[in-house]
Amino acid sequence: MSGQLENRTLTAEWLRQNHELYTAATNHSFIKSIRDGTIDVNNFKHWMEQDYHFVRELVRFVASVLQKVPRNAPEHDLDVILGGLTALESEITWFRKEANFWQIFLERVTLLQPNKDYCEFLKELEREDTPYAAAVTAFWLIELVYCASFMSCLEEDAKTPYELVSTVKRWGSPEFHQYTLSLKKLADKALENASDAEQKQAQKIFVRILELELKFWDMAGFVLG
Ligand SMILES: Cc1ncc(CN)c(N)n1
Repeated sequence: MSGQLENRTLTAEWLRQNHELYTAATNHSFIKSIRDGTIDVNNFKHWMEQDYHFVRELVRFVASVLQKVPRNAPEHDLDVILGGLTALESEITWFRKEANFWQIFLERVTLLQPNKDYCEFLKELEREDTPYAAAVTAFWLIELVYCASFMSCLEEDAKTPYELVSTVKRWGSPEFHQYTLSLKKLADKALENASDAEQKQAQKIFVRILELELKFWDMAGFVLG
């Protein structure tokens, strides 16, 4: 799809309409503190503890997206979602390894309210009454927020601390960006084929995800108060 046509997709339109919220979710002070090297290590550990448990719930949600891929969709579509699940498996393994390094005890973590709210929302999305178009759009956006956020920490003038480079590369790498573009294509195609009611449902979910991502970052900065 050419750049111009791509701008006319529903996902591009919703990103434009929610520009302020999207920018708040992808330029959060938590991310900025990684980017400028001022991050408090306790905040980083705090985020990691919470995110590990979020990702475990995300796996269940993505499994539900996989189930909703239409049987008549090209093989590639199923492969992209399956690749997403595989990426989450490696994300979980990575969290466990990093937790070891940072001396974090993942099994002792108490989930905080913003994380609980987000996980509850994912459970709602897992239900059968969330159509594929809305579910795959949600999945794309969840991955995009992390990609756009962490990409900024790899820019030339970024002062990301050495110990955090593997973290920011996980979501900010060109490969991860490419993967979010593949998800975006699936979302746009599904939305094109969706009914008006389904599109409206997807649009509401889109906004809710941005709000929840923003609150998740706020929670990550909680330790410093
Ligand atoms: C809250 C959140 N959003 C997105 C991602 C990227 N999988 C994540 N790990 N955590």
